[in-house]
Amino acid sequence: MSTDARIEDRTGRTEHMDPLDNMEPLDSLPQDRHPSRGELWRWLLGVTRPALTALAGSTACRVVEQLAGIAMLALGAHAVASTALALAQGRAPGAIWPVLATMAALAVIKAALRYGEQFLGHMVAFKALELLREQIFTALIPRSPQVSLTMRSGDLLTRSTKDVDRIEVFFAHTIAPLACAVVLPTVVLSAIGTTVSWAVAGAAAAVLATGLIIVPLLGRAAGLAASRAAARQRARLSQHVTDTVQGMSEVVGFGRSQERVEEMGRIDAALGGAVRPAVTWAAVRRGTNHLVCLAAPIAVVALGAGHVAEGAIELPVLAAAAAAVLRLGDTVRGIEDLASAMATAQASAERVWQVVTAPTQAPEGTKDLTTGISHEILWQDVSYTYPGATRPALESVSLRAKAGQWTCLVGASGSGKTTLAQLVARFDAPTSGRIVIDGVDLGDLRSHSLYREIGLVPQHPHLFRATVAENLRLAAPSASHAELERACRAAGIHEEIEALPQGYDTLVGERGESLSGGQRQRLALARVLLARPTTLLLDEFSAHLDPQTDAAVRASVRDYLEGATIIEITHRVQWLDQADHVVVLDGGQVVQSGRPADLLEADGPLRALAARD
Ligand SMILES: Nc1ncnc2c1ncn2[C@@H]1O[C@H](COP(=O)(O)OP(=O)(O)OP(=O)(O)O)[C@@H](O)[C@H]1O
Repeated sequence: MSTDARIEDRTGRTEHMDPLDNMEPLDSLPQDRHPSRGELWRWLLGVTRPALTALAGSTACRVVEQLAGIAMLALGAHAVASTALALAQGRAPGAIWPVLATMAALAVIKAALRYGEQFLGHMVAFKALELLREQIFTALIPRSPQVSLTMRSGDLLTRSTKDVDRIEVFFAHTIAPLACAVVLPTVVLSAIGTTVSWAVAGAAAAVLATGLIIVPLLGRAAGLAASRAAARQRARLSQHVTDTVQGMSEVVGFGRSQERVEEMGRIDAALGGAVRPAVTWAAVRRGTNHLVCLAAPIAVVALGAGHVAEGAIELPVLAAAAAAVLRLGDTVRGIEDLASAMATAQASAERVWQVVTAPTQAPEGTKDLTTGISHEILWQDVSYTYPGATRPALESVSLRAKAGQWTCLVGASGSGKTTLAQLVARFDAPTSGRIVIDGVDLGDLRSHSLYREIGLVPQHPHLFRATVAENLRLAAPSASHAELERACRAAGIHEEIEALPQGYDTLVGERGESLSGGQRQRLALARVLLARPTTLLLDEFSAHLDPQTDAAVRASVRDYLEGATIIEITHRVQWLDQADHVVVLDGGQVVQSGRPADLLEADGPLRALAARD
C-alpha cells in the first residue's frame, strides 16, 4: 500500500482515499499461475482453429513475397556489377531489359503477395480476436452471477478488450516472421553455398544466427516480467477510471477530484516505471541487430573477395550474394520486433487465459425442475463465507420457504438476508450445507432450468442503456406491448412510463440514470414478472416506495404470479402481516421464525426490530 495516497476526511482523520491502493487480485482467478509458453500456444491455437487456414495462407504469401524481394535485389546487384565489370574491362555490357522485365514481374508478384498477406492477416487477426472475446464471455457465463461479486469490472473490461487486442500479435506478427526466419536464410544461404562457397555461407550463417537466435533472447525474462507488471498497472488504471466515472458525484461531492487525478498520475508513473526495463532491452536489441545486419554482408564480401581474386567465382555473383544477405536484415528485424511484442502479447494472453481457465464456482448440474408449478426451497444447515472474508456471512442456517407462500426474511443490516437469497440464484455454492428445491439439490440442477423457474429482483438492479421496452424484453424477447403494459401495471410503474417523453420507447440512460431509484426497482420488478417465474426473490424491492404504492404493488404482484413462491427481503416490519411466514436473521443465523402475527405478539427479536422501526 502506498503511503502517499492519504486524505483527511471531514472528521479530521486521515485515511487512504483510493481502494485501488491495496488492489488485490481478482478473487476467483488463479493469479499466481502463469501457463507455460507451450500451454499458452496450444490454448491460443486451439481457440483460434477456425482462423488457422487463413493464417497459413497469410504466412505463405509473406514467405514467397520476401523471397521475391531477395531475388529482385540480388538480380539488380548482379546486373549492376556485370555492367560495371564489362565497362571496366572495355566490353559491351549485356542487354539490361531482360533483367528489368524480370524485376518488374517480381515487383508485381511481390505486390500481389503483399496484398494477400495483409488481407488474410487482418482477417485472421479479427477472427482470432472475435473468437477470444467469445471464449471470455462463454467462460464467464457459467460463473455468473457470481462473477459480478468477485471481479472488478474495470479489470475485466481491460482483459476482454485491451488484453485480447494485444494477443493479435500472436497471429499477425508471430507465425509469419518465424516461418520467414526459417525459410529465407535456409534458401539464401544454400544458394550462396552452392554458387559462392560453403565457407562464405557458413560465416554469414554464424552472424545471422546471432541476430535470429541470440539477440531475441537478450532481456527476455526482464521483458516478460515488465509486461506482466505493466498489464497489472493498466488494469489498475482502467479500474481507477471506471470507479471515478461511476462515482463522479461522490468524488465531486466530497471535493476529491484533485486526489483522483493525482492517484491517476501515480498509476501512470507506475505504468511508466513498469515498462521501462522492456523498453531498455528493446533498445539494446535494436542496436545489436543493427550491427548484425551490416556485419553479415560485410562477412560475405570479405570472405568472397578471395574467391573472386582466385577466379573461383564471378564478381557479380558475389555482389548478388551480398545483396541477398543484406536483405535478410529484414528477417532479423522481424524476429527482433517479435521479441519485443511477444512479451506484451504473452502477458496479455496469460491474463485472458486466467479468466477462461478459472474454476467454475457453481458447476452445472444435470437435473431439471418441473416447470409451471411453484417450488419449495429448503436451506439445510447452510453456511457461507465470502471469498477472502474472515467471518462467515451465514452460519448453519436451516429454513423452509413453502411452495406458494410469501416468506419474508427480516433482520438488521448485514445479518445475511441477501446472501441467503443470492445462494438460491447460484451466485456461489454454500461453503457447507445444501439448498434443496422440490427435493433436488440446487447443485444438481441445470442453470437454464433454475433460471427459468426463479426470478430475482436485486437490491440494485441493472438497467441497460436502452429503451424501457427493450429493458423489459430482456426477460421475454417476444412479449407483446400489451404484455409489457400488464407487467408494468402489476409493478405499479405503467403510469410513470406513459408520462415519459416517448413512453415505452424512452431511453433510460446508462444504468437507468434517467429514472428514480424507485422507478428503476419497479421496472426491474416488471421485467422479472414478464418472465413469469414460479419462484420470486425480492431483495428490498420496496425500499424506495411510499407505503401506499408498496401495498398496491404487493397485492398486484401476488395476483400476477398467482400461486408462486415469493421470498422477500425487507426492512419494513410493519408490512409483515401480509406475509405467510417470517424468518428473522441476526449475525448470519436464524433467530426466530413463524407466522407474522404470532411473532409480533411474542416478546422476541421481531418485536425488537419492529420497535426500532
Ligand atoms: N461481496 C461480498 N464480499 C464479502 N463480504 C460480503 C459481500 N457481500 C456481503 N458481505 C458480508 O456478508 C454479510 C451479510 O451480508 P448481506 O448483504 O447478506 O446482509 P443483509 O442482511 O442483506 O444486509 P442489508 O440489509 O444491509 O442488505 C455482511 O457482513 C457483509 O459485510
